[in-house]
Amino acid sequence: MEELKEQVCEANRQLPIHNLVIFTWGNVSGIDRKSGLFVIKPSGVEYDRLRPKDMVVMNLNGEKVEGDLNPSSDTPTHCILYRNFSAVGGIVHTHSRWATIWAQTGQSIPAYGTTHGDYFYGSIPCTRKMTPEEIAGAYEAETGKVIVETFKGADPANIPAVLVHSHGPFTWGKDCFEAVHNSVVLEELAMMAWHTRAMAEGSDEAMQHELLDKHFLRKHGSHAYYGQNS
Ligand SMILES: O=C(CO)[C@@H](O)[C@H](O)COP(=O)(O)O
Repeated sequence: MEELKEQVCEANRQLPIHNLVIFTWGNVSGIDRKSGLFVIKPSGVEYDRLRPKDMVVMNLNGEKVEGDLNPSSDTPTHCILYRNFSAVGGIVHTHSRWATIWAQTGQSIPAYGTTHGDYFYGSIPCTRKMTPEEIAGAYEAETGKVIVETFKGADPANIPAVLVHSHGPFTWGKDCFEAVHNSVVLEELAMMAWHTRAMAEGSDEAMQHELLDKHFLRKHGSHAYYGQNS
């Protein structure tokens, strides 16, 4: 657990280095599947002040197991994703600029080219709008549920990112560092896709599926490491 705290602390500190966050607008977590415990950033603490001992340890019932500080307000979302995406080892949430712009429009990011296809096997989906009841209730837990609903029947390994409608992106990976990597890639793709669509005068025509297959499957085809419980 001490090693995981160090890794999660370091992964959180990478968010501002990659220009994915300002102030405290994001959080990273990582899970130890053997114990069923995950480690997450404390709420509201600046990244350059974070120390491994500040990390908060949670169980998959959403209960704090260890830590002096409050866990991130997004903890219920992380918890539901770990419960449903059984091979995910790390999760990132940010309000990175370009991905959040797409999330605020409620639009999925089309697979316009091979840069996208190297990482994501199709459009990066945007969740549906949440109902007033979901928003008024346990919003962060409902956010997790709506992400799981978005991936129903799909393998989250193939598209390790989602846009939450009117909110922002979540990414995941086999560990917290890969989740950060995918967050950096998502942000770059979101910026490229916005400009592609603008230059293509609003067209959302995606790349040829053969090209998508070629680029995604040669990197990920026989190396899938994710699964989904529900
Ligand atoms: O989405 C939100 C708030 O809208 C959060 O992501 C915060 O921006 C970060 O919260 P903490 O992790 O500091 O609780």
